[in-house]
Amino acid sequence: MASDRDGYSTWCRYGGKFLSAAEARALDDDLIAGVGCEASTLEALMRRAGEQAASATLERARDAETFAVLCGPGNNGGDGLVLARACALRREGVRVVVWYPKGPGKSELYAKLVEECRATRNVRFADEAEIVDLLREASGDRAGTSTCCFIDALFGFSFRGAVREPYVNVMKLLTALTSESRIRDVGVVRTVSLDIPSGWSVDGAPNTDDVFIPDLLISLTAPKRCCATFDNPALGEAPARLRRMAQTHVVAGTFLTDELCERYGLYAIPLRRGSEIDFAPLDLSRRDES
Ligand SMILES: NC(=O)C1=CN([C@@H]2O[C@H](COP(=O)(O)OP(=O)(O)OC[C@H]3O[C@@H](n4cnc5c(N)ncnc54)[C@H](OP(=O)(O)O)[C@@H]3O)[C@@H](O)[C@H]2O)[C@H](O)CC1
Repeated sequence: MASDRDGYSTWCRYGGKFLSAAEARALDDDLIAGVGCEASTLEALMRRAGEQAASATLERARDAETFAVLCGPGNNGGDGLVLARACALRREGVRVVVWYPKGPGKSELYAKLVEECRATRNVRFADEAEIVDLLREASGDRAGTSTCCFIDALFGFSFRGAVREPYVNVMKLLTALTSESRIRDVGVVRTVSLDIPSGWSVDGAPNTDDVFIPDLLISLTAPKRCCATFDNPALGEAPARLRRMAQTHVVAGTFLTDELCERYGLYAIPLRRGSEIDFAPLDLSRRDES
């Protein structure tokens, strides 16, 4: 078995390449500066990321009547706001509930996306108590009437350390919803993470005893290093819910050019600028014969 410079085996389908937080940030900078591609604004990137993640969510969570979109303070939260509006506009009769406990801060772009959500029929803003009720309904601790899919747009590649307030309680309930005892059939999607499952150390391996593992992970542009867990022999056999997430994983975001793929070693990513599809399945647990 060959080993790449990070110590992970290189015989998974992905060629062993997962972006570190620093590489993901550098790639975003290149996309904005126009290095190896035509320059884009952050707003254009975020809108594309959110819209394309919405395509994957709507396709995979077909039975959801409610989408509860949990938005953090950074650009991952911005992606979530774009997704929230896209889900409301694209699926007839759906209810979209958005929680963004820290507000837009100083970001004009974030504030603009909040206003767009506010002006969209079927999108409502919720407080923590309402999100907690939805999470309790989903876990069966409380009677409920609507099938809810939770979108984790709390933290992306700039997450550090342990989850802090005001996200602690919601993260705890979200984690409980995806515990090993509640493992769902592969076709059932009740939890979705944008780019990185929140709470995971971006460059490390998740502590699988007490970690949120979504039913569907939508990596934006390319999977990040924390996803290499499935291909890290040192960690031993991954638990069932982690293997399930590896199988249902998709990549979204048509950002890459051949030049950028070359620069970052992302040869196996099936999406390029101009691709007609918004997202593609990428089974992170599958191993090629070599
Ligand atoms: N090309 C692409 O793939 C695109 C990806 N995009 C998305 O952008 C995110 C990265 O966005 P960034 O703003 O850099 O970071 P985050 O969304 O992760 O947010 C960071 C803020 O989160 C807070 N934070 C960090 N750690 C913690 C913690 N332990 N507990 C609580 N809060 C935490 C912190 O905010 P403060 O207000 O507390 O300072 C951070 O500032 C990427 O993952 C993609 O989703 C873009 O949309 C463009 C295209």
